[in-house]
Amino acid sequence: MKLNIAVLAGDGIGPEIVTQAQKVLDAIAAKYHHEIIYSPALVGATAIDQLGDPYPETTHEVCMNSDAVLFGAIGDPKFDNDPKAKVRPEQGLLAMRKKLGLYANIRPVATFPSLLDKSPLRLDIVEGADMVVVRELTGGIYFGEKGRSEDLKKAFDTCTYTTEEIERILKLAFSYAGKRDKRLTVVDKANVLATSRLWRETAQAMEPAYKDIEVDYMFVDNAAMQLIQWPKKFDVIVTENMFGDIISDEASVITGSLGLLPSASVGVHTSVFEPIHGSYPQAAGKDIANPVATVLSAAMLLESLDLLEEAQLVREAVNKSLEEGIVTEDINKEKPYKTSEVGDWLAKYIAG
Ligand SMILES: NC(=O)C1=CN([C@@H]2O[C@H](COP(=O)(O)OP(=O)(O)OC[C@H]3O[C@@H](n4cnc5c(N)ncnc54)[C@H](O)[C@@H]3O)[C@@H](O)[C@H]2O)C=CC1
Ligand SMILES: CC(C)CC(=O)C(=O)O
Ligand SMILES: [Mg+2]
Repeated sequence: MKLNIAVLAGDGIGPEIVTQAQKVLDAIAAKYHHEIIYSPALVGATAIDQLGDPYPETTHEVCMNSDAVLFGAIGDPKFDNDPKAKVRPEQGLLAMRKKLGLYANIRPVATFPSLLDKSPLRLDIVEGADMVVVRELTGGIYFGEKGRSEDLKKAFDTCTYTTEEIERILKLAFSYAGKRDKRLTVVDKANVLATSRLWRETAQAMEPAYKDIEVDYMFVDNAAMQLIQWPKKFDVIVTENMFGDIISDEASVITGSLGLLPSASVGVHTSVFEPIHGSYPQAAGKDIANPVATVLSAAMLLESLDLLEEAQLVREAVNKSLEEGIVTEDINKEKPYKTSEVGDWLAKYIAG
Protein backbone atom coordinates (compact mmCIF):
# COMPACT_ATOMS: atom_id res chain seq x y z
CA MET A 1 0.00 0.00 0.00
CA LYS A 2 1.16 3.54 -0.73
CA LEU A 3 0.64 5.97 2.14
CA ASN A 4 0.81 9.75 1.87
CA ILE A 5 1.45 11.07 5.33
CA ALA A 6 1.63 14.77 6.13
CA VAL A 7 4.14 15.36 8.92
CA LEU A 8 3.57 18.44 11.07
CA ALA A 9 6.28 18.16 13.70
CA GLY A 10 5.74 21.63 15.18
CA ASP A 11 7.64 23.05 18.15
CA GLY A 12 9.56 22.07 21.27
CA ILE A 13 9.83 18.28 21.51
CA GLY A 14 7.59 17.93 18.42
CA PRO A 15 10.40 17.14 15.93
CA GLU A 16 12.11 14.64 18.28
CA ILE A 17 9.01 12.60 19.07
CA VAL A 18 7.74 12.64 15.50
CA THR A 19 11.13 11.35 14.30
CA GLN A 20 10.70 8.29 16.55
CA ALA A 21 7.19 7.65 15.21
CA GLN A 22 8.59 7.87 11.67
CA LYS A 23 11.30 5.32 12.54
CA VAL A 24 8.53 2.99 13.68
CA LEU A 25 6.42 3.63 10.57
CA ASP A 26 9.46 3.04 8.36
CA ALA A 27 10.10 -0.29 10.09
CA ILE A 28 6.45 -1.24 9.52
CA ALA A 29 6.65 -0.18 5.87
CA ALA A 30 9.78 -2.28 5.34
CA LYS A 31 8.27 -5.34 7.01
CA TYR A 32 4.90 -5.22 5.26
CA HIS A 33 6.13 -3.82 1.90
CA HIS A 34 4.28 -0.52 2.10
CA GLU A 35 5.54 2.69 0.57
CA ILE A 36 5.30 5.77 2.77
CA ILE A 37 5.67 9.23 1.31
CA TYR A 38 6.13 11.84 4.03
CA SER A 39 5.24 15.45 3.30
CA PRO A 40 6.63 17.71 6.01
CA ALA A 41 4.89 21.03 6.62
CA LEU A 42 5.21 23.94 9.02
CA VAL A 43 2.87 24.59 11.95
CA GLY A 44 2.94 26.53 15.21
CA ALA A 45 5.71 28.85 16.39
CA THR A 46 8.06 27.49 13.73
CA ALA A 47 5.54 28.49 11.06
CA ILE A 48 5.08 31.94 12.60
CA ASP A 49 8.84 32.48 12.64
CA GLN A 50 9.26 31.41 9.02
CA LEU A 51 6.01 32.49 7.37
CA GLY A 52 4.19 34.71 9.88
CA ASP A 53 1.24 32.28 10.04
CA PRO A 54 0.83 29.36 12.52
CA TYR A 55 -1.17 27.30 9.98
CA PRO A 56 -0.14 28.47 6.52
CA GLU A 57 -2.29 27.68 3.48
CA THR A 58 0.55 25.55 2.08
CA THR A 59 0.38 23.36 5.20
CA HIS A 60 -3.38 23.06 4.87
CA GLU A 61 -2.99 21.87 1.29
CA VAL A 62 -0.41 19.28 2.34
CA CYS A 63 -2.87 17.98 4.98
CA MET A 64 -5.82 17.95 2.56
CA ASN A 65 -3.80 15.95 0.04
CA SER A 66 -2.67 13.35 2.57
CA ASP A 67 -4.12 10.02 3.68
CA ALA A 68 -3.43 11.02 7.27
CA VAL A 69 -1.54 13.61 9.28
CA LEU A 70 1.09 12.84 11.92
CA PHE A 71 1.26 15.78 14.30
CA GLY A 72 3.83 16.50 17.04
CA ALA A 73 3.02 19.48 19.21
CA ILE A 74 3.00 23.27 19.06
CA GLY A 75 3.78 26.01 21.55
CA ASP A 76 6.69 28.16 22.62
CA PRO A 77 7.34 29.99 25.90
CA LYS A 78 8.15 33.18 24.02
CA PHE A 79 4.43 33.36 23.15
CA ASP A 80 3.13 31.78 26.39
CA ASN A 81 4.87 34.48 28.39
CA ASP A 82 3.77 37.40 26.21
CA PRO A 83 0.11 38.22 26.98
CA LYS A 84 0.13 40.83 24.20
CA ALA A 85 1.27 38.51 21.39
CA LYS A 86 -1.03 39.09 18.40
CA VAL A 87 -0.51 35.72 16.79
CA ARG A 88 0.06 32.49 18.73
CA PRO A 89 1.14 28.95 17.84
CA GLU A 90 -2.05 27.55 19.41
CA GLN A 91 -4.10 29.42 16.80
CA GLY A 92 -2.43 27.20 14.22
CA LEU A 93 -3.63 24.04 15.95
CA LEU A 94 -7.14 25.42 16.30
CA ALA A 95 -7.18 26.59 12.67
CA MET A 96 -6.04 23.16 11.50
CA ARG A 97 -8.77 21.45 13.51
CA LYS A 98 -11.43 23.83 12.20
CA LYS A 99 -10.33 23.80 8.56
CA LEU A 100 -9.97 20.03 8.45
CA GLY A 101 -13.33 19.62 10.22
CA LEU A 102 -11.80 17.53 13.02
CA TYR A 103 -14.80 17.62 15.31
CA ALA A 104 -13.86 14.58 17.41
CA ASN A 105 -10.72 13.85 19.37
CA ILE A 106 -10.51 10.24 20.51
CA ARG A 107 -8.27 9.77 23.53
CA PRO A 108 -7.92 6.18 24.75
CA VAL A 109 -6.70 5.88 28.33
CA ALA A 110 -5.68 2.40 29.45
CA THR A 111 -3.15 1.26 32.00
CA PHE A 112 -0.06 -0.62 30.83
CA PRO A 113 0.32 -3.78 32.95
CA SER A 114 4.09 -3.28 33.29
CA LEU A 115 3.70 0.33 34.47
CA LEU A 116 1.06 -0.12 37.17
CA ASP A 117 3.55 0.92 39.84
CA LYS A 118 4.37 4.14 37.97
CA SER A 119 1.02 5.74 38.65
CA PRO A 120 0.93 7.88 41.79
CA LEU A 121 -2.46 6.22 42.40
CA ARG A 122 -2.84 2.93 44.31
CA LEU A 123 -2.52 -0.30 42.33
CA ASP A 124 -6.04 -1.49 43.21
CA ILE A 125 -7.43 1.81 41.89
CA VAL A 126 -5.69 1.81 38.51
CA GLU A 127 -5.34 -1.88 37.66
CA GLY A 128 -7.62 -2.64 34.72
CA ALA A 129 -8.67 0.97 34.10
CA ASP A 130 -9.60 1.29 30.43
CA MET A 131 -11.61 4.15 28.98
CA VAL A 132 -11.93 6.38 25.95
CA VAL A 133 -12.44 10.12 26.20
CA VAL A 134 -14.37 11.44 23.21
CA ARG A 135 -13.68 15.14 23.17
CA GLU A 136 -15.58 17.61 20.97
CA LEU A 137 -12.84 19.47 19.10
CA THR A 138 -14.14 22.29 16.93
CA GLY A 139 -16.65 24.08 19.13
CA GLY A 140 -17.04 25.57 22.58
CA ILE A 141 -15.07 28.24 24.34
CA TYR A 142 -11.82 27.71 22.39
CA PHE A 143 -13.62 28.84 19.23
CA GLY A 144 -16.13 31.35 20.60
CA GLU A 145 -16.05 35.11 20.29
CA LYS A 146 -13.46 36.61 22.60
CA GLY A 147 -12.21 40.06 23.34
CA ARG A 148 -10.86 42.73 25.60
CA SER A 149 -12.31 46.11 26.53
CA GLU A 150 -10.56 49.28 25.38
CA ASP A 151 -9.23 50.03 28.86
CA LEU A 152 -8.00 46.41 28.92
CA LYS A 153 -9.69 45.85 32.29
CA LYS A 154 -12.28 43.43 31.03
CA ALA A 155 -11.95 40.33 28.88
CA PHE A 156 -14.42 37.72 27.70
CA ASP A 157 -14.56 34.31 26.03
CA THR A 158 -17.84 32.82 24.89
CA CYS A 159 -18.92 29.21 24.72
CA THR A 160 -21.39 28.26 21.99
CA TYR A 161 -22.71 24.91 20.84
CA THR A 162 -25.44 23.99 18.38
CA THR A 163 -27.64 20.88 18.58
CA GLU A 164 -26.05 19.68 15.34
CA GLU A 165 -22.52 19.90 16.74
CA ILE A 166 -23.56 18.04 19.89
CA GLU A 167 -25.50 15.35 18.03
CA ARG A 168 -22.62 14.43 15.71
CA ILE A 169 -20.12 13.96 18.55
CA LEU A 170 -22.67 12.08 20.69
CA LYS A 171 -23.40 9.79 17.77
CA LEU A 172 -19.74 8.90 17.57
CA ALA A 173 -19.51 8.42 21.34
CA PHE A 174 -22.58 6.15 21.40
CA SER A 175 -21.01 4.10 18.62
CA TYR A 176 -17.72 3.76 20.58
CA ALA A 177 -19.68 2.70 23.67
CA GLY A 178 -21.56 0.14 21.54
CA LYS A 179 -18.27 -1.46 20.52
CA ARG A 180 -16.91 -1.45 24.08
CA ASP A 181 -18.54 -2.04 27.47
CA LYS A 182 -21.75 -0.18 26.50
CA ARG A 183 -21.42 2.51 29.16
CA LEU A 184 -21.40 6.20 28.26
CA THR A 185 -20.80 9.07 30.67
CA VAL A 186 -21.82 12.52 29.45
CA VAL A 187 -19.69 15.04 31.33
CA ASP A 188 -21.03 18.58 31.57
CA LYS A 189 -21.80 21.47 33.89
CA ALA A 190 -25.55 21.50 33.27
CA ASN A 191 -26.23 22.89 36.73
CA VAL A 192 -24.67 26.20 35.60
CA LEU A 193 -24.06 26.43 31.84
CA ALA A 194 -26.70 26.86 29.12
CA THR A 195 -24.48 25.02 26.62
CA SER A 196 -24.23 22.07 29.01
CA ARG A 197 -28.01 21.98 29.37
CA LEU A 198 -28.26 21.74 25.58
CA TRP A 199 -25.70 18.89 25.67
CA ARG A 200 -27.74 17.04 28.28
CA GLU A 201 -31.06 17.65 26.52
CA THR A 202 -29.57 16.42 23.24
CA ALA A 203 -28.09 13.30 24.82
CA GLN A 204 -31.37 12.51 26.60
CA ALA A 205 -33.23 12.82 23.30
CA MET A 206 -30.80 10.40 21.64
CA GLU A 207 -30.88 7.79 24.41
CA PRO A 208 -33.93 5.84 23.12
CA ALA A 209 -32.10 5.14 19.85
CA TYR A 210 -29.30 3.42 21.80
CA LYS A 211 -31.24 1.22 24.22
CA ASP A 212 -28.30 -1.12 24.80
CA ILE A 213 -26.09 1.71 26.11
CA GLU A 214 -26.22 2.66 29.75
CA VAL A 215 -26.00 6.45 29.88
CA ASP A 216 -24.86 8.36 32.91
CA TYR A 217 -24.65 12.15 33.37
CA MET A 218 -21.98 13.69 35.55
CA PHE A 219 -20.97 17.26 36.37
CA VAL A 220 -17.38 17.94 35.35
CA ASP A 221 -16.14 18.81 38.85
CA ASN A 222 -17.46 15.51 40.18
CA ALA A 223 -16.06 13.70 37.10
CA ALA A 224 -12.60 15.16 37.80
CA MET A 225 -12.73 13.58 41.25
CA GLN A 226 -14.27 10.22 40.26
CA LEU A 227 -11.77 9.77 37.42
CA ILE A 228 -8.97 9.57 39.96
CA GLN A 229 -10.89 7.87 42.76
CA TRP A 230 -12.68 5.21 40.68
CA PRO A 231 -11.23 5.24 37.13
CA LYS A 232 -12.70 1.79 36.42
CA LYS A 233 -16.20 3.27 36.62
CA PHE A 234 -15.66 4.81 33.19
CA ASP A 235 -15.95 3.21 29.78
CA VAL A 236 -16.61 6.01 27.26
CA ILE A 237 -16.67 9.64 28.36
CA VAL A 238 -18.06 12.24 25.99
CA THR A 239 -17.67 15.90 26.67
CA GLU A 240 -17.17 19.36 25.25
CA ASN A 241 -13.87 20.76 24.05
CA MET A 242 -12.37 22.38 27.15
CA PHE A 243 -13.63 19.81 29.67
CA GLY A 244 -12.24 17.04 27.46
CA ASP A 245 -8.89 18.80 27.18
CA ILE A 246 -8.58 19.05 30.94
CA ILE A 247 -9.91 15.69 32.08
CA SER A 248 -7.85 13.73 29.56
CA ASP A 249 -4.60 15.27 30.83
CA GLU A 250 -5.83 14.37 34.30
CA ALA A 251 -6.60 10.82 33.17
CA SER A 252 -2.99 10.38 32.02
CA VAL A 253 -2.04 10.22 35.71
CA ILE A 254 -3.78 6.83 35.83
CA THR A 255 -1.28 5.45 33.31
CA GLY A 256 1.82 7.00 34.82
CA SER A 257 2.81 9.74 32.38
CA LEU A 258 1.32 12.31 30.05
CA GLY A 259 3.96 11.15 27.57
CA LEU A 260 2.11 7.87 27.01
CA LEU A 261 -1.28 8.94 25.72
CA PRO A 262 -2.09 9.07 21.99
CA SER A 263 -5.08 10.48 20.18
CA ALA A 264 -6.86 10.59 16.86
CA SER A 265 -8.63 13.72 15.67
CA VAL A 266 -11.27 12.72 13.16
CA GLY A 267 -14.02 14.38 11.20
CA VAL A 268 -14.84 15.66 7.79
CA HIS A 269 -11.62 15.68 5.76
CA THR A 270 -8.38 13.88 6.64
CA SER A 271 -7.57 12.66 10.19
CA VAL A 272 -4.78 13.90 12.45
CA PHE A 273 -2.88 11.64 14.85
CA GLU A 274 -1.30 13.46 17.77
CA PRO A 275 -0.10 12.88 21.31
CA ILE A 276 -2.37 14.51 23.88
CA HIS A 277 0.50 16.44 25.46
CA GLY A 278 2.03 19.73 24.37
CA SER A 279 5.46 20.85 23.19
CA TYR A 280 7.11 20.32 26.64
CA PRO A 281 9.59 23.15 25.89
CA GLN A 282 11.76 22.39 28.94
CA ALA A 283 12.78 19.13 27.25
CA ALA A 284 13.23 20.43 23.70
CA GLY A 285 16.47 19.29 22.08
CA LYS A 286 17.49 17.20 25.11
CA ASP A 287 16.46 13.79 23.75
CA ILE A 288 14.58 13.01 26.98
CA ALA A 289 10.88 13.29 26.05
CA ASN A 290 8.77 10.17 25.97
CA PRO A 291 7.97 9.30 22.33
CA VAL A 292 5.39 6.61 23.20
CA ALA A 293 2.33 8.89 22.93
CA THR A 294 3.36 9.79 19.37
CA VAL A 295 4.29 6.22 18.46
CA LEU A 296 0.89 5.00 19.69
CA SER A 297 -0.72 7.84 17.71
CA ALA A 298 1.04 6.37 14.66
CA ALA A 299 -0.52 3.01 15.59
CA MET A 300 -3.94 4.69 15.57
CA LEU A 301 -3.04 6.15 12.15
CA LEU A 302 -2.29 2.68 10.78
CA GLU A 303 -5.53 1.37 12.24
CA SER A 304 -7.50 4.19 10.58
CA LEU A 305 -6.13 2.99 7.24
CA ASP A 306 -7.23 -0.58 8.04
CA LEU A 307 -3.66 -1.73 8.60
CA LEU A 308 -4.72 -3.62 11.70
CA GLU A 309 -1.90 -6.16 11.91
CA GLU A 310 0.64 -3.36 11.50
CA ALA A 311 -1.01 -1.29 14.24
CA GLN A 312 -1.04 -4.31 16.53
CA LEU A 313 2.67 -4.90 15.99
CA VAL A 314 3.43 -1.29 16.95
CA ARG A 315 1.42 -1.75 20.15
CA GLU A 316 3.18 -5.03 20.86
CA ALA A 317 6.56 -3.32 20.39
CA VAL A 318 5.56 -0.54 22.82
CA ASN A 319 4.32 -3.03 25.43
CA LYS A 320 7.53 -5.04 25.10
CA SER A 321 9.69 -1.90 25.46
CA LEU A 322 7.83 -0.96 28.63
CA GLU A 323 8.22 -4.50 30.01
CA GLU A 324 11.94 -4.47 29.23
CA GLY A 325 12.42 -1.07 30.85
CA ILE A 326 13.37 0.72 27.64
CA VAL A 327 11.73 3.90 28.89
CA THR A 328 12.48 7.61 29.15
CA GLU A 329 13.09 9.48 32.40
CA ASP A 330 9.43 10.32 33.07
CA ILE A 331 8.94 6.56 33.63
CA ASN A 332 12.28 5.62 35.15
CA LYS A 333 14.54 8.34 36.58
CA GLU A 334 17.18 5.85 37.78
CA LYS A 335 17.79 4.18 34.43
CA PRO A 336 16.44 6.42 31.69
CA TYR A 337 16.80 5.76 27.98
CA LYS A 338 16.95 8.61 25.49
CA THR A 339 14.03 9.48 23.23
CA SER A 340 16.05 8.35 20.21
CA GLU A 341 17.08 5.08 21.89
CA VAL A 342 13.45 4.20 22.55
CA GLY A 343 12.64 4.91 18.89
CA ASP A 344 15.58 2.79 17.72
CA TRP A 345 14.59 -0.08 20.02
CA LEU A 346 11.00 -0.05 18.78
CA ALA A 347 12.07 0.00 15.12
CA LYS A 348 14.47 -2.88 15.72
CA TYR A 349 11.80 -4.93 17.52
CA ILE A 350 9.41 -4.43 14.60
CA ALA A 351 12.07 -5.39 12.07
CA GLY A 352 12.45 -8.61 14.07
N1 LIG B 1 -1.47 19.68 21.10
C1 LIG B 1 -0.56 20.60 21.36
O1 LIG B 1 0.24 20.90 20.51
C2 LIG B 1 -0.53 21.22 22.70
C3 LIG B 1 0.28 22.31 22.88
N2 LIG B 1 0.41 22.84 24.12
C4 LIG B 1 1.39 23.92 24.25
O2 LIG B 1 2.61 23.32 24.75
C5 LIG B 1 3.34 24.27 25.51
C6 LIG B 1 3.70 23.69 26.86
O3 LIG B 1 2.50 23.49 27.61
P1 LIG B 1 2.41 22.73 29.00
O4 LIG B 1 1.25 23.26 29.69
O5 LIG B 1 3.73 22.77 29.67
O6 LIG B 1 2.01 21.22 28.59
P2 LIG B 1 2.89 20.00 28.06
O7 LIG B 1 1.93 18.93 27.76
O8 LIG B 1 3.80 20.43 26.98
O9 LIG B 1 3.79 19.56 29.30
C7 LIG B 1 3.30 19.43 30.62
C8 LIG B 1 4.17 18.47 31.41
O10 LIG B 1 3.86 17.13 31.02
C9 LIG B 1 5.00 16.33 30.94
N3 LIG B 1 5.16 15.88 29.53
C10 LIG B 1 4.50 16.32 28.44
N4 LIG B 1 4.87 15.65 27.36
C11 LIG B 1 5.79 14.75 27.75
C12 LIG B 1 6.55 13.74 27.08
N5 LIG B 1 6.41 13.49 25.77
N6 LIG B 1 7.42 13.01 27.81
C13 LIG B 1 7.55 13.20 29.12
N7 LIG B 1 6.86 14.13 29.82
C14 LIG B 1 5.98 14.88 29.14
C15 LIG B 1 6.17 17.19 31.42
O11 LIG B 1 6.31 16.98 32.79
C16 LIG B 1 5.66 18.60 31.16
O12 LIG B 1 6.26 19.53 32.01
C17 LIG B 1 2.43 25.50 25.59
O13 LIG B 1 2.90 26.44 24.65
C18 LIG B 1 1.06 25.00 25.24
O14 LIG B 1 0.24 25.98 24.66
C19 LIG B 1 -0.21 22.31 25.22
C20 LIG B 1 -1.03 21.22 25.06
C21 LIG B 1 -1.29 20.62 23.79
C1 LIG C 1 -4.02 24.68 22.23
C2 LIG C 1 -4.76 23.68 23.07
C3 LIG C 1 -6.21 23.67 22.75
C4 LIG C 1 -4.14 22.36 22.86
C5 LIG C 1 -4.46 21.33 23.88
O1 LIG C 1 -4.24 21.47 25.07
C6 LIG C 1 -4.99 20.06 23.42
O2 LIG C 1 -5.52 19.96 22.34
O3 LIG C 1 -4.93 19.10 24.20
MG1 LIG D 1 -4.47 19.68 26.20
